[in-house]
Order: sequence, then structure tokens, then C-alpha cells
Amino acid sequence: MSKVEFTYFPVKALGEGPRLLMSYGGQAFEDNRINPADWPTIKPTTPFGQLPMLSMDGKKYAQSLALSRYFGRKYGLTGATPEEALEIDMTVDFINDIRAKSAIVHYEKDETVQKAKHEDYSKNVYPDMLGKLNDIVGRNNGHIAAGKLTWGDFILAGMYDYLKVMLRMPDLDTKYPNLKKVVDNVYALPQLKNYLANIPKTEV
Ligand SMILES: N[C@@H](CCC(=O)N[C@@H](CS)C(=O)NCC(=O)O)C(=O)O
Repeated sequence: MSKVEFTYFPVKALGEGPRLLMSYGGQAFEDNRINPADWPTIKPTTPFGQLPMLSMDGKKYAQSLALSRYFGRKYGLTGATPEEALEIDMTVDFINDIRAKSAIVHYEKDETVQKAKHEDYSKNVYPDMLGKLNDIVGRNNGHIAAGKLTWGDFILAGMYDYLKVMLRMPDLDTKYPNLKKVVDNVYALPQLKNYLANIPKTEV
């Protein structure tokens, strides 16, 4: 296999799941964190005009969840049965739904509308979704599905700090404590020690 290069912005967000998974699997990769000022030049060279992107064996691949599922398959993290794989997929999709809801608020340009949306979602949307996710993790032994470590745990762990910012919920750890358990379980994996010791600390 030729050199593997992973390209994303200098944040965790949608890139950290795949980065963590590659590190877990011992996959050497060039961790290309681009300067946002260079994005307009890079954009036309990507499969869908978006990042993250994985370059491997002369091909370019995109979509953070497809990349993560691919590494999950490679490293035996997709569950033991099609039903376990389904359970992982559905919970990852749900996490992504939470992220998408928060993005509706976060990227609203009108400040007054944004404030109103944030208040509405904080009361009527986030508690239900986060409560459900918290309960799922509670039933799965500190994991998002199948009662064990799967690629989906890496998605939640990689996105956790970003979610806190997007949800404007600095107290996420204490409000929905099971979510933090998933993060802690992933970040305690010995396979990640080297990667975690060497990444920028301030980014989300
Ligand atoms: N569904 C895609 C979404 C990718 C995406 O929205 N990427 C953003 C950064 S987080 C992006 O490339 N934005 C720049 C643009 O669209 O020009 C994935 O999960 O990879």
C-alpha cells in the first residue's frame, strides 16, 4: 500500500473519528490539517467538494462515516452479526442527527433567529435526543452499541468536544454522563496513546 494521507481542517469535528480509528489500527498516515485559506484551491480536487478526504493507492475517498465504517471493517469493529452492525449504524446516524440539529442553530446567520432557535432546541429537541443517547450508552456498558467497543464509539469520542460547542452545552459531561464514559473508554485505549500525545490540544 502506498502512502495514506488524511486531509481535513485543523479541527476534530468530522475528522477525528477516522484519525482515531487509523491510529487504533496502527495505520500510518500523513495527518494533513490544511490551512483554511488554502481550501478554495483544494476543494475542486476532492470527490464531493468537502473534507475529510482519504488519499490511498492513487484514489481519493470522502464521507467521514463511510471512511470510519471502512476502518471499522478493517479492524474488526463492526459487530459480530449483521444485527450488531445495524445497531451501530443506527446509533451513529442518530449521533449525526444530533450534530445536524445543532448545525441548524450554529450556522443561522440572523442573531435573533439563532437565539430563538437555540432556546427552542435547548428545551424541545436536545434533551430528548441526548437523553435517548445517554440511555443507549447506559444499556451498552459504556459503548454506543452492541455492548462493546465498535467504530461508532470513535465517532462519538471524536465529535464530543465539537458537539459541546455546537450544542452550547459546556456541562454536557454532567448532564448526560454516559456520553463522557464512551469518550473516556476510547481515549484510554493503549493503541491511541502515541497519537493523543502528539495532536494539538486546543482544537475542537
Ligand atoms: N457528510 C460529509 C460532510 C462533510 C462536510 O460538511 N465537510 C465540511 C467541513 S466539516 C466541509 O468540507 N465544508 C467546506 C465546504 O463545504 O466547502 C462527511 O461526513 O464527510
